[in-house]
Amino acid sequence: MSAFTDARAISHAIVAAHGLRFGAATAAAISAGRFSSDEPVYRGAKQACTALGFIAIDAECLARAWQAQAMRTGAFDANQWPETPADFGLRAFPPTERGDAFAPCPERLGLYAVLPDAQWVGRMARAGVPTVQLRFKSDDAATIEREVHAAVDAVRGTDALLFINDHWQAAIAAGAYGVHLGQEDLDALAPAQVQQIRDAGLRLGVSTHGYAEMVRADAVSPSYIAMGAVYPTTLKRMATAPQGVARLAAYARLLRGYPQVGIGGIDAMRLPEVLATGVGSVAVVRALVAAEDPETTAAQWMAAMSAASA
Ligand SMILES: Cc1ncc(COP(=O)(O)OP(=O)(O)O)c(N)n1
Ligand SMILES: Cc1nc(C(=O)O)sc1CCOP(=O)(O)O
Ligand SMILES: [Mg+2]
Repeated sequence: MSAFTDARAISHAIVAAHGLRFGAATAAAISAGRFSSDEPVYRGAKQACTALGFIAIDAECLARAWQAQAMRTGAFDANQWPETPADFGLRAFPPTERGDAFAPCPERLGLYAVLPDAQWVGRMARAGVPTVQLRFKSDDAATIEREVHAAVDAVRGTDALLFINDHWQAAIAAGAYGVHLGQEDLDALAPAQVQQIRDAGLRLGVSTHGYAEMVRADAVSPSYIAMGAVYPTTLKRMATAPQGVARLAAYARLLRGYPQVGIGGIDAMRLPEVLATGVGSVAVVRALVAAEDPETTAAQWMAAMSAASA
């Protein structure tokens, strides 16, 4: 570590080692914003991660992990991208061992169809898709309740695991398999409401869009963590830039042991490189809903995923 007391040299070494896969910004002077510590490894890593295109909260999270890794190993190694949960302040995985864990789900959720209504949920469940989600956007409580119940009814008699997006109270009332919540959804809940979902025995999936959100998600010990958007998507407006497959692979290594889901802009051409990252599940909307023959497309994707995990 003695050779690495110079933050500038540390920053250059990290960018040289990882610029190719993450894509280094070319601007000579990129501001890393505020520094929360004077440690050279932390400062150099924050500068480097900013130059590698990570948003401020993720550059901060990564820089602290680089610093923790150097302290833990007694050396700074620019080639060793942080991927040890403890360096990010995370508890050991899988979360099922923890007292606050949500009910577990399979580590490999396989093809995960995110669908706009109960009719689509039933259709994809009957096509053999192993994991389905009702992503029904409405502000009307009675309409939501009806659609959630219809989705639960629609998967009956199939093996599909049904997650309900957003509408956690209706999901509990209808006896769904699980709930999927985004970061803002989670922020809007009081701890007692999160506990209500846990106590009801429903599984919880949480959306993440980078390292800081992964740390936030892990704090509630969810059943799975979704990572996106891997590629650009036209389905909804995203607050963050697409992550790309190199970052997805780094996230998957950090979260190994967690059921992981990749989402956002995944199509048949991109499927192999997404599967190569090791994520056990690929979630899609348009690839199925906009397909000419959704049943055949689902069968092809399921076969490709089985072959990749064999
Ligand atoms: C599997 C999966 N991953 C991510 C999302 C996105 O959820 P969220 O951030 O809550 O955004 P909306 O879907 O509610 O717009 C998801 N639905 N499913
Ligand atoms: C609903 C959703 N959530 C995302 C996230 O990154 O959190 S990406 C996404 C859209 C996925 O749709 P498609 O497969 O059609 O791109
Ligand atoms: Mg949501």
